[in-house]
Amino acid sequence: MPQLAPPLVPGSLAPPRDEPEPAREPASTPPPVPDGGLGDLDLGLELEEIAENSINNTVVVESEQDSKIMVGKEQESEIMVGKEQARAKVTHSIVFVTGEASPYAKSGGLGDVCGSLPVALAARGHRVMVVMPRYLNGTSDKNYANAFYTKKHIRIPCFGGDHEVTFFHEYRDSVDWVFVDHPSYHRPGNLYGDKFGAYGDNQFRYTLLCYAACEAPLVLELGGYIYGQNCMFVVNDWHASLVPVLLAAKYRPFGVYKDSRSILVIHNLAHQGVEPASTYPDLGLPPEWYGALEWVFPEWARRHALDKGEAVNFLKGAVVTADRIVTVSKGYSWEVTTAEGGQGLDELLSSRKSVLNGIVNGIDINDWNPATDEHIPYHYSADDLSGKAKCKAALQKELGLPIRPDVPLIGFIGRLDYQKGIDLIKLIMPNLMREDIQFVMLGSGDQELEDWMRSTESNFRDKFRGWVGFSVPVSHRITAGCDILLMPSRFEPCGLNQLYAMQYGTVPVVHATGGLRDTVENFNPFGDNGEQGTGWAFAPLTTENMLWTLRTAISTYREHKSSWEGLMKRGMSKDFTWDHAAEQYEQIFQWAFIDQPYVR
Ligand SMILES: Nc1ncnc2c1ncn2[C@@H]1O[C@H](COP(=O)(O)OP(=O)(O)O[C@H]2O[C@H](CO)[C@@H](O)[C@H](O)[C@H]2O)[C@@H](O)[C@H]1O
Repeated sequence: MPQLAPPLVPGSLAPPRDEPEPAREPASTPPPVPDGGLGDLDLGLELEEIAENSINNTVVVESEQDSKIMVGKEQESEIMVGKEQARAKVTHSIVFVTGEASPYAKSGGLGDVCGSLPVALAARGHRVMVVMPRYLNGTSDKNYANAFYTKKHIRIPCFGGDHEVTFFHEYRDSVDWVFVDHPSYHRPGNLYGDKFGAYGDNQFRYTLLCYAACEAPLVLELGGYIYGQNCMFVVNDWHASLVPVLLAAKYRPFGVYKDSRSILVIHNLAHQGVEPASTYPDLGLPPEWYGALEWVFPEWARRHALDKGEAVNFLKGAVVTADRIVTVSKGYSWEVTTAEGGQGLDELLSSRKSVLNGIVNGIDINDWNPATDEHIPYHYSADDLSGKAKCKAALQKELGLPIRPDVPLIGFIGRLDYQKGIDLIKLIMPNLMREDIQFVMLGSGDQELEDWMRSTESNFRDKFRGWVGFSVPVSHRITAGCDILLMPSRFEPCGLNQLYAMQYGTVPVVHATGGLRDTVENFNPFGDNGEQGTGWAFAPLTTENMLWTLRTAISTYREHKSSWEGLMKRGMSKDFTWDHAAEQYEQIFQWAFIDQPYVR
């Protein structure tokens, strides 16, 4: 085994520097304190003592204080929905670790969730930090404009050297947004790759993120207080998966983070962060921890006869060492334990069933609300749908399609990826184009599918539009302007677009899998209390089935106007806000703290 990095002395990655202390930022989250506030604490205590006392022990927070829910952000964007803001009974110091969070950086649903769940938890009284890279690519740099340079530097012993990273910080929506800065996060292209594919150094980039995330609660005084050692780490997907391994291998043996817990949130099992076994020494982990990350490809997946299939797998490391595991829907929490849905990790995940739960994602109704959405030209609600018809006409105009209120407008939004079943849409398109419909697709990814979208558009100029690219405003306008949203995903851990669609009175037609099955209720014209359902969820996933279901939806749209309005309104009245999901996460936190942390 090659020379490994020396053991890390936890909390000491920050080199002593002769720099002046960083200027304090104007505001930040204080640690959770009893209702009496800081005034009740003995101010004679040392700073760290105060932090320890108030962070380590969970604190009961009174509920029912606020008379209105502040669903959101800055004062001007607050929406008072007339409900009381629910508060957690027990609060924690929570550290989210993620490869992306909206609005700073987003490539898909992970960004949405990590941009809004922390805010929802903070609103319930928790002290919440989100640690993610500070991506600078020349175009989205302005997203980080309000982040302060903290002047905190740490050196991370991995990949054959000591790599210096620094931290930036912004306090927004009662959350401490912490950005890890390193030159490897500054490059053109998207977050994880460019037109040539995934970046070759992603393992290095996210190893840095994980080390930095473990140090941040110990070294960053945010608003004057560190988070301390008793945190709830919420690690998202493979990018953050080294965190529970580091806690177990490099911190707990030194008595640090003994009272912290970690939860792995699986948004997508398809990406696991797998690299050759020879990279293990680069990670700076003790040799005896190799087994936690060890991964052997089945024979059929090996490249040649001499290939032993030996690899390291970040996500697997977290499945083994995290204290609890959450998937983003209940349906998916079962699917990941099956050979069909487990992407090779099914047996391992089955062995951890006792700590595996599913929680359906929520949506950020500050961003996704047809009554207030800044990206759509007209606003509307379930009580007055007239704005939706106007949004449809505006979208048709924007796309250069004939402006026809009577024609069903079908939409698709998503990454052009095998997961999303776009190849199946491609197969049914010739048949679909025989119908009197319009179809708009927004997506980027697979080059071949992008080309197919362009050529379909040129073949069906008055019926089809393919918008190749990533545009959040356009995704809102499509969600508002379409009548039907199609999601034939092969697998879908949760899916957010069907939730957005329902919120906007756009009826989803989805493959009944994972979170899609959990959230879209099949239309039933003969339910006990009259018509029921919010869309169509079909299975199995075949082109015939998809086409048949779409035709059923189209004829319902054309011939049963009142049923259609019922479908729209039932979808719009569903409560998909984060508060419900946040409460379920709190239950998981509670269970995690009841159990002992992972130790070997
Ligand atoms: N071209 C484009 N332009 C603008 N916006 C675009 C876009 N392509 C996609 N988006 C946006 O990206 C998000 C996609 O979210 P999804 O949950 O549907 O899928 P994703 O597979 O990325 O997420 C994974 O993580 C999430 C979060 O847990 C799970 O819901 C999901 O099942 C899992 O696969 C939506 O906000 C969508 O509007």
